[in-house]
Amino acid sequence: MSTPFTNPLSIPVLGFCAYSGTGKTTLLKKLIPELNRRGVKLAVIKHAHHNFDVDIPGKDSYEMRKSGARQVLVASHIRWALMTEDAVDEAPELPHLLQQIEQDKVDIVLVEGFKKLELPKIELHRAAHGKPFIHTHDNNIQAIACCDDTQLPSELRRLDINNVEQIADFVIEYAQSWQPNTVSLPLAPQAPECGCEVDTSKTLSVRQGIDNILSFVNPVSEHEVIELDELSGRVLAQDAISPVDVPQQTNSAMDGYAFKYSESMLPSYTIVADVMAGHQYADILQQSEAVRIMTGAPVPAGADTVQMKELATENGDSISFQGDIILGQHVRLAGEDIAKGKTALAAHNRLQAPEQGMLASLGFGQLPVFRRPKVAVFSTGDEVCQPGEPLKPSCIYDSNRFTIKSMVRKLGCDVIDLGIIHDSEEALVDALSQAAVDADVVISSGGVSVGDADFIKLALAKVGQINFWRINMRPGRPLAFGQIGSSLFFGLPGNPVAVMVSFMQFVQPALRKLAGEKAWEQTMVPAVADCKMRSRVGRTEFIRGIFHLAQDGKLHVTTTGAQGSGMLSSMVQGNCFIVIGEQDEQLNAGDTVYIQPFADLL
Ligand SMILES: Nc1nc2c(c(=O)[nH]1)N[C@H]1C(S)=C(S)[C@@H](COP(=O)(O)OP(=O)(O)OC[C@H]3O[C@@H](n4cnc5c(N)ncnc54)[C@H](O)[C@@H]3O)O[C@H]1N2
Ligand code: MOO
Repeated sequence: MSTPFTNPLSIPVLGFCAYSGTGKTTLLKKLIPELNRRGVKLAVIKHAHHNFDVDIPGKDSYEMRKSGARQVLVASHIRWALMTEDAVDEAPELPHLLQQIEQDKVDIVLVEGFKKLELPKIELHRAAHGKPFIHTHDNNIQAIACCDDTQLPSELRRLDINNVEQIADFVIEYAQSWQPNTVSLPLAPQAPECGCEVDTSKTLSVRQGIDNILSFVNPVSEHEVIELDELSGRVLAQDAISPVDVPQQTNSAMDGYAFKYSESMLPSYTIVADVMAGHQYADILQQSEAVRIMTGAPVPAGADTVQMKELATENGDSISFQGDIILGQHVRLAGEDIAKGKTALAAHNRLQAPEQGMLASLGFGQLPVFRRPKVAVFSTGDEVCQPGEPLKPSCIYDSNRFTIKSMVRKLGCDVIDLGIIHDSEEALVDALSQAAVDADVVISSGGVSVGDADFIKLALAKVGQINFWRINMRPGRPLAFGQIGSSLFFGLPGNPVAVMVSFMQFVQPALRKLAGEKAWEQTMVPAVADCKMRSRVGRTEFIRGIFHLAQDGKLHVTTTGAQGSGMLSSMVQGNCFIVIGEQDEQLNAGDTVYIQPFADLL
């Protein structure tokens, strides 16, 4: 019976298994120096079945442990050893032991023992011992090291148990071809042909849905010129060409002294002036001269190097320098950041704080941006009530309109709020027809599944061409998408979390393209799962998660708990979606998952 094993490290782990007496330790004692000789740094984990000790009675560390310390770490300048008292009935957990290895110090971990784990291994076999093979019931065997006369299945790599060089070759080959345990990127962009050609009567994958929608989006073309201070969140309509060099003059990066560098530095330089930021030294600095200079002040003609104040000693009118000096140090050259005439920022970039700051540094007072898309938003359903008003029996407050409006505004669009449209085909036809005239995009929520609110489908059929899709995802399975006149229509599912997930996956890329952004893709970041997660092959799961930077230097993520598609609290608690792609069914703690952080939009 085998036990599942997941390697928690980002370096390979390779086991050696054999019946006792085959010579595992003998082989490892020869293999380790051979690998060392070839520059491979390795760690070894050895499973001992009995009560062993590495310490000696009478030594301080031994006595402290025997007095009851759960862990004793004894260290010298040559080696250190951590002894942990862990009296459990079962075998120690290999993933836990592996996590104790300092993986930045070694290239591979060799494991002796742990025969029953689903761990990649080399089997050692000596026919003369008359013991059975292990590979016949363990398909984690990568190779068999045996004597020449042993018969083996042809698909198994044969190694000579007496040829340490050959076994070392195999270990190196294995380490070089090993890939860390990752899942493939979910929602990877597909070839463009899957756009309009998708059979929309079928269930679509998330990627097919996105590509299909994007094929209908024509970016806005109208520009307007906007003051620098109002540019936040807008999309640049023309390349911003730098009218100046940045920095405009060669200047000092430190408070200190500017002078002309020479291979053999003078013992001291004469201080001829003070140069403050915003001022200039009018003359050309001579070889034996220096100026006191402030950060940001122009470096005088004739000078090319700055020494910081802390490494200089003034003596009356002269200055001497300490430490090594490199030609050009602490000098920022004119145009080194952005040269005059170069594209400082290309059209189609969304302008946020860094872009605004850079445009300001170039002296732009206003810039051309695409007009904001207009987005009409409404909710449907007789049970849906306006927040702030008394709640009628059997009703719920409208939350979807508020989550949608907030996300639409964060994407730099203008909102037209159409309120709640109650269950009447006529009211809906009127609202939709007017919305399509006023807005580039119309977004509703509710009434897109197979429920009884068929009047929505009838109304949509009267005003436009709308497809009702089932997306292979959870939450957010039903989705309506199409056109009303020249406007795009999104019918998001009613459940509040489904609304947010569908918005982020489908509406967001469409609004970004409409607003003028180019080739935007969701940010996907790998993280280590801290708990088990289930999905179904063929379906993409958007689990609300909380990620954090853990002490191992990696992002770790766990779920927010219950995942009902009406539970908005999961969106409030969470800071990301854990995206389990179509090909995955179950992910275990320690596996790599991809997350979509969503702080930007929420
Ligand atoms: N027989 C089936 N039933 C359902 C299916 C299915 O495939 N077969 N799909 C389920 C899934 S998945 C979803 S998601 C929902 C979506 O249905 P609708 O888009 O038709 O939405 P409604 O039925 O109108 O509402 C669902 C749920 O959401 C609440 N809601 C609606 N609007 C708002 C709002 N503005 N603010 C807050 N909450 C809202 C509504 O009260 C319902 O509780 O269908 C499943 N059923
Ligand atoms: O897909 Mo629905 O979105 O489960 O609530």
